[in-house]
Amino acid sequence: MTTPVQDLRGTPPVTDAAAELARYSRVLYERGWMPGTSGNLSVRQAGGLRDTALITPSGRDKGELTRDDMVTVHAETGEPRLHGPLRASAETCIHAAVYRTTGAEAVIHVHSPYATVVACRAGDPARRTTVPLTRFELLKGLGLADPAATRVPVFPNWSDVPRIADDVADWLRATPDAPPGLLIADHGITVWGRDLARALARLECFEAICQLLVLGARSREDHLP
Ligand SMILES: CSCCC(=O)C(=O)COP(=O)(O)O
Ligand SMILES: [Zn+2]
Repeated sequence: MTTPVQDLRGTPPVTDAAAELARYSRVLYERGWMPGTSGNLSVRQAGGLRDTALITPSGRDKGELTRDDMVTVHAETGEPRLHGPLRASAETCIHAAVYRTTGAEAVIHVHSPYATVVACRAGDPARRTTVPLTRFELLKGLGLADPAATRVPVFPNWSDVPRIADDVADWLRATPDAPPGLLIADHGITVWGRDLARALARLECFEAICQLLVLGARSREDHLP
């Protein structure tokens, strides 16, 4: 399904999943949320390809990707499915952890500024923490069962990325009412949804909530663990 985003209004509809991934990647890069070569996006494929996902390649400028740069992996293990010249994102295993434990169809990971500040302030290098969120109207944009309150997890940024993925999978299995997003300490934010448009809308809400936190909309005791 075509899922236009604000920056793409007026452009022709995109129905090609790989091309759509490239467009979202460019939009997020242009917002400054994927500086350098940071960030990665994936989308689960439809129909007979449902066990696979397309994901952005590792170490590439995310503002310059084309549909041909996307890498095919097994959605729930992250194993490569088609072997081409490009390597899948180094964080593919985190996307796979989300796909196998939630109903997500698209996952976005970025280093957006406000979410990253909160991930730095609220994270701990050695244990998972959580950021309690209450009262913000923007919580209604996250698709929560109870939009009055939630807790966003902040995972340690282990250098062994599969260890982060294991932590994420454990949390999501144990927390059925978990919000559709997580922070990685000193690193960034990962958000998911039933398509790229929904994942992006949720990411925008998370980023705006983190901006409110950073600007002091809540006392420190109110939002930090
Ligand atoms: C210079 S960014 C370091 C890696 C990272 O955090 C990231 O989001 C990008 O990794 P990828 O392998 O997907 O390019
Ligand atoms: Zn990252």
